[in-house]
Amino acid sequence: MNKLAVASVIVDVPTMQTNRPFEYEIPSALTDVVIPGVRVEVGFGRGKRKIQGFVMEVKKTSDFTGKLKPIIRVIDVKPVLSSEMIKLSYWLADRTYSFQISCLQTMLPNVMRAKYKQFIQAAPGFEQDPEVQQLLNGHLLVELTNDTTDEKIKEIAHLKRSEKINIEYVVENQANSLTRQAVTTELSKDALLKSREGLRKNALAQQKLYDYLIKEYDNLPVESSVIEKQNDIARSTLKTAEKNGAVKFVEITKRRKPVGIIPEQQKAPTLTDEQSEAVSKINSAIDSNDPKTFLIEGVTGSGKTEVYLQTMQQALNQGKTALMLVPEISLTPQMVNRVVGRFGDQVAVLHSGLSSGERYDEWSRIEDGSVKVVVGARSAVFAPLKNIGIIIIDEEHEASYKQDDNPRYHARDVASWRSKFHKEPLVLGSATPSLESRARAEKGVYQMISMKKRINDHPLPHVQIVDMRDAENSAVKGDFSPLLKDNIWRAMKRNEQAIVLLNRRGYSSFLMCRECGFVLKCPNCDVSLTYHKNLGKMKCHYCGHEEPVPHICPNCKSKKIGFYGTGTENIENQLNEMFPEARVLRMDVDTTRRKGSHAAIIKQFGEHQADILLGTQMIAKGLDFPDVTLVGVINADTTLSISDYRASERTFQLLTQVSGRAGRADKEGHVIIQTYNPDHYAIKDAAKQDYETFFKQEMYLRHQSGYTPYYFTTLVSVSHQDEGQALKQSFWLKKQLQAVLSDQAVLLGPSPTMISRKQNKYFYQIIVKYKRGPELHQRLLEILSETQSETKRGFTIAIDNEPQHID
Ligand SMILES: Nc1ncnc2c1ncn2[C@@H]1O[C@H](COP(=O)(O)OP(=O)(O)OP(=O)(O)O)[C@@H](O)[C@H]1O
Ligand SMILES: [Zn+2]
Ligand SMILES: [Zn+2]
Repeated sequence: MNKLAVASVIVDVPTMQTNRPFEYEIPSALTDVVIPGVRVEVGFGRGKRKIQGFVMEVKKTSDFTGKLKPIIRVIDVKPVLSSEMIKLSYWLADRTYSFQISCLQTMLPNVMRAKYKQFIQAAPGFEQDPEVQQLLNGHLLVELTNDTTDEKIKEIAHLKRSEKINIEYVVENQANSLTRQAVTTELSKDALLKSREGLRKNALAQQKLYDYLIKEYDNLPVESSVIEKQNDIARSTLKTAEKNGAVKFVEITKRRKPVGIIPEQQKAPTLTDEQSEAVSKINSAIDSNDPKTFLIEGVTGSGKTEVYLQTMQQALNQGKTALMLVPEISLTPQMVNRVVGRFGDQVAVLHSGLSSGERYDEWSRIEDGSVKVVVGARSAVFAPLKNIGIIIIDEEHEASYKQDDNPRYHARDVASWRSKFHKEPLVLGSATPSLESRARAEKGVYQMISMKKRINDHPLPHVQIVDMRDAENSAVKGDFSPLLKDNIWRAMKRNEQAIVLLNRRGYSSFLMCRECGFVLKCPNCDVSLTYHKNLGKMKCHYCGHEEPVPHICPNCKSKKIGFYGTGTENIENQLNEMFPEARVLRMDVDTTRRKGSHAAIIKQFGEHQADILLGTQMIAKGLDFPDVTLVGVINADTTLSISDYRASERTFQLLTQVSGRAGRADKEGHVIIQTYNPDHYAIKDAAKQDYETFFKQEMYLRHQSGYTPYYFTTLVSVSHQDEGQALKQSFWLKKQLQAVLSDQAVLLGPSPTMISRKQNKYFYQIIVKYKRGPELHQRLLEILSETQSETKRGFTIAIDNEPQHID
C-alpha cells in the first residue's frame, strides 16, 4: 500500500475502458491545491502522453500496488466544479449512458474546454494588499502558464481562497480584449474644482471635461472610449488636460456585462386568488425545505410568470438563490426584462447569444456568489449556484429541454436531482404539460396546482376550425381560407395585430390527401409512414414496414394525394398580395440566423411597427402583446402527421400555445385553425383549450399502444459506413436485448432512421418499450463496453433514454 496523498482523476479520454477514476500521486508541493473539482494534467498510458483530468476525490492511501504516477501540474488554482457537481456527474453518466468526462465537461462553460489563457488580477479592493502586490509585481494582469512553479501556484491558490485575487479565463485569440485604456485623475475633487475656476473663459472643451470629471469623480477611472464617444470629448482635449496634470491615463481590466442596461425596477402586482394560492403552497415548501415537485397547469395568460417571480423572491428573502429555466426561444427581452426588472443586477442570463467570454463572465459571477438568480435555457440547469432555494422550469413540456447529443440529458431530470440535493422545491409550469408530468401529478408524485382563469377574467380566445376539405376552401388558389382572409382584413381595419402560424417541421416528407385529409399510416404501429427519397418508398421508423408511394388516395380514390408543405416565404408573398397595406414581419430560420435578429423582430412587433407576424413554431409561445387579437394557423396537420407517437401531443400543445397569444389584454381574441382533419381530438381539444379532455383521450391511446407514460422507451441506434455491417450489428444488438427483457417488453426494429444516411454512415435504430428494466439498463452499459473494440472499427452505438423525437 502506498502511503501518500492520492488523487482519483477522471481523464479526458472518452472511451469505455477509461470511464473510471485513475489514481495519481499528489506531489507534496501541491497538497491543498489538488482538491476535488480542480483540473490537473497527468501522464497517461505508456508513452509520454499528457492529458487533462478532473480530480474527483483526494485520499490518504491507494490500493494500487505499483508506483503511482505523479500529477504533472494543476490547471485550476480553485475548483471549477463543486462537490454537488461531482456527485451529479456520477448520476448523469449512468442515467444517460455517457462517459463521465463528457458529463463533467458539459457542466462547464465552453471557454474552459477550448484553448484559453488564465490571468490573475487583484480582486476589487485588494489592489494595495502587500501579498497581492508582491504576486503581481506591478502588473495589472499576470498570466498563469505551464511554467508557473508549484510554489507560486500554492501562493496563488491561497490568495484565491482568501478572495484577494480573481482568475480570468480568456479564449486565446481574445486575450488582449481584457484591458482597456481609461482616464482618471490624481487630483482631489476640491483641487479639480479649483482648477476648473482657473480655466480660461473660452476654453470650452476643457471646461466640459472638468465638469465631467467632477460629476463622475466617484466613478473614475472611466474608459477613454466612453468619454470620447458618449460624451463627445476629443482625444486632444484629454491630452491637454494630461499635460496640465489634471488627467492621468491608466489601464483597467474590463468585465463584460451582457445584461447591459438594467430595466426600471418593476413592482410586484397584487396577486389573483389563484396566483396567491399557488404562491403560498410553493413558499411553504421553500420554508420547510421540502424537495417537492409542483406542476402548475395554468391556461395561457393565467399569470404563471408572476407566480415564478414571487416564489423566487421568497427564496431570496430566505438568503437562498433561484434557478429558472425557459426555452431558448423565450429568452427574448420580454421575459428577461420581467425577471431583471424584478431582481435587478442580481440576475445572470444565460442564452445562446452570449460570446464564450460573456458566458464565462456570467458563469463566474454565479460561481463567486455575486448573482442570486439565474435565468437560462437548457444548459443553465448546471449553473454553479450554491444554496438553491427554488428551481423553476417554464413551458416544461418543451422538447428542447432534452439534449440531442451526448450526454442526452433532460433538464427536468437534472433539475429534479438538484432539487433533492438542495432539499428545495422544483416547479414545473405549462398550459399544456407533457403527458409524463401530468401523469405523475395524477399519481401524486407531483403536486398539482391548477390555474384556470386568465388575468382580470379575460376570456380565452374564441376559436374556429376551418375544414379545408370543403368545396369553398379547396377552390381557393392560395393557402388562406376566405374566413381567415376576412378576419385578417378586419383586424387590420381595427388597427389590431395578427399572428399567422405556418406549422412546419424540419422535413415535410409525409403524404396527405387534400381531398379527405388521409395520411398513410403503418399497419403495425399507428404512426405515419415517411417518404425515403433514396428508397423511393414509404417507410415506418418504428418497425421498418415499407410500401410503395400511392398515387391515388386509398381512402377516397382522389388523385389529390401528394407531398405536403409550403414555405414561409410563399405565405409571406400571399399576405403581401392580399394586404398590400399591411406591414408583415417574417420569423423563421432564415430571418433569425443573425445574432439578435430574433429579439429584434419581436421588439419591432411589440412596438406595433408591424401588423402581421408570420412565423413557424418559434412564434407560438411566451409572447404577450396586448394588440394581438387574431391568430391564424395555416396548416394544423403537419405536426399531426409526423412519424412520432407524440404527434398528437405536439399538435395539441402547439395549437393551444399559439391560440393563447390572442386576446391577452382588454381586446377579445379570435383564433382560426385551418385543417384537413377537423375531427381529430388533438385539434378539437386545442380549439377548446381543454387540456384535461385531451389528456384523458391521449392517455387512453398511449395505454392501448404501450407508450410513455405507461411504458419506458429507450432508443438504441447503430451506425456504420457499410450498410450491411450496420444492419448486422443492429440484429446482434436486438438479440442481446431480447435476452434480458421480460415478456411485457416490446422491441421494434431495427429500422433505418429518417435520414438513414448521414455523413456517409448508415443508421439503424431499435426501440425498446418496457415496464421495468433494471436488467436492461445493466445490459446496455455492458454492451457499450463490450462493443468498444467494434467502435474502433467504425461502429457507433448511441443510447437515448426517453427520446423526445423518433425520426
Ligand atoms: N396579478 C396580476 N395583476 C395584473 N396583471 C398581471 C398579474 N399577473 C400577471 N399579470 C399580467 O398578465 C399577463 C399574462 O401573464 P403571464 O404572461 O405571466 O401569463 P402566463 O401564464 O405565463 O402565460 P403563457 O403561458 O401564455 O405564456 C402579463 O401581461 C402579466 O404582466
Ligand atoms: Zn411500423
Ligand atoms: Zn383521400
